[in-house]
Amino acid sequence: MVTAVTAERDAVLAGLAGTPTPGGTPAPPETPGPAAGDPPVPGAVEAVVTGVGPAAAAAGTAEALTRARAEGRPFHLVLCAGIGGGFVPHAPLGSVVVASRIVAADLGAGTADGFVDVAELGFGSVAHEPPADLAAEVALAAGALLAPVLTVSTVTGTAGRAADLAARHPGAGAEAMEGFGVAEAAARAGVPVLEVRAVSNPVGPRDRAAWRIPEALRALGDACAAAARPLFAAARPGGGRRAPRPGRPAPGTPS
Ligand SMILES: O=C(O)c1cccc(C(=O)CC[C@H]2O[C@@H](n3cnc4c(=O)[nH]cnc43)[C@H](O)[C@@H]2O)c1
Repeated sequence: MVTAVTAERDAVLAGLAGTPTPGGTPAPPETPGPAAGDPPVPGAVEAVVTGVGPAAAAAGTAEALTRARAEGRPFHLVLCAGIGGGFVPHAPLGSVVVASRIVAADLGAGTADGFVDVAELGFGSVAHEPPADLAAEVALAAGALLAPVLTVSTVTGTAGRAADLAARHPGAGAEAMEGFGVAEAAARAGVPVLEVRAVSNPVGPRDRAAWRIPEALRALGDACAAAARPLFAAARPGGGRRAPRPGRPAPGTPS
C-alpha cells in the first residue's frame, strides 16, 4: 500500500484493520477486515510512504517491490491511496473515487494547438488499467465512484485548467499526484494496481484553506474498511482467483 504522506498511511491502515479512523466512524462489525483464511491485518500489508509526486511514488514503489521479491515475499497487489482533488459535480468533498484508469494528465508537450500527451508524441503510454472487476468490486464495497483518476505534477489551481482537464478526460473523477508513478512501478513488476482517492478539495481555483483534509482522511479510512475484504482477497497469492469461503458455496454449486 503506497501513500504520499503518513497521515494517509495511518488512515488506510486503520481502515484495513477495521479500527476506527482517528476521529472517524467505527466500521460496523460485519463489514471490515479479512474473513477466515485471509492473511492477518496489518502484517499482510506493507505500507510505503513515498513523498509527494509521481517520481517519488515510482521510486518508492519500485524499491519496495524489488526488495520484497528479492526476499522471496513478492506482492500480489499494489494499492495507491490518499486524498485528492475531485472533479465537480461527479466527486464532491468527502466522496471517494476508485480509479477505472490511472492517467498521466500532464505528461507531454505544450504546442500552439494545445497540450499533446507523450503517447500522441510516440513515446509510450499515458494510462494504466487496474483490473476492471476488482476496481468495480472495491468501488461498490466502498460506495465510491468508479472513474478515471488523473495524475498531475502540478495541483490544478485555476478554473481554466480544471475545464481543460475535464474536457480532455471526460468523466474524470479525481486528480492526485502519485497514481501514475505507482502504476508504472507496479506494471514493470507485473503486479496489478488499484488507486483509491478521497476528495479533500475541488479541482479548480486554488483555495488551500478550503481543503477538508481531516474529513477526506476519515472517508479514506472508512472506504478501506468497507472494501477490506475484496482488497485482502486480491492481495493473496493468485489474487483475484478467490477460494470459496467456508460456509459459502461457490457459484453454481448444487445446494
Ligand atoms: O496537512 C496535512 O495534514 C495533510 C494530510 C494528508 C495529506 C496532505 C497532503 O497535502 C498530501 C498531498 C497529496 O494530496 C493529493 N492531492 C490532494 N488534493 C489534490 C489536488 O487537488 N490535486 C492534486 N493532488 C492533490 C496529492 O496526491 C498529494 O500527494 C496533507
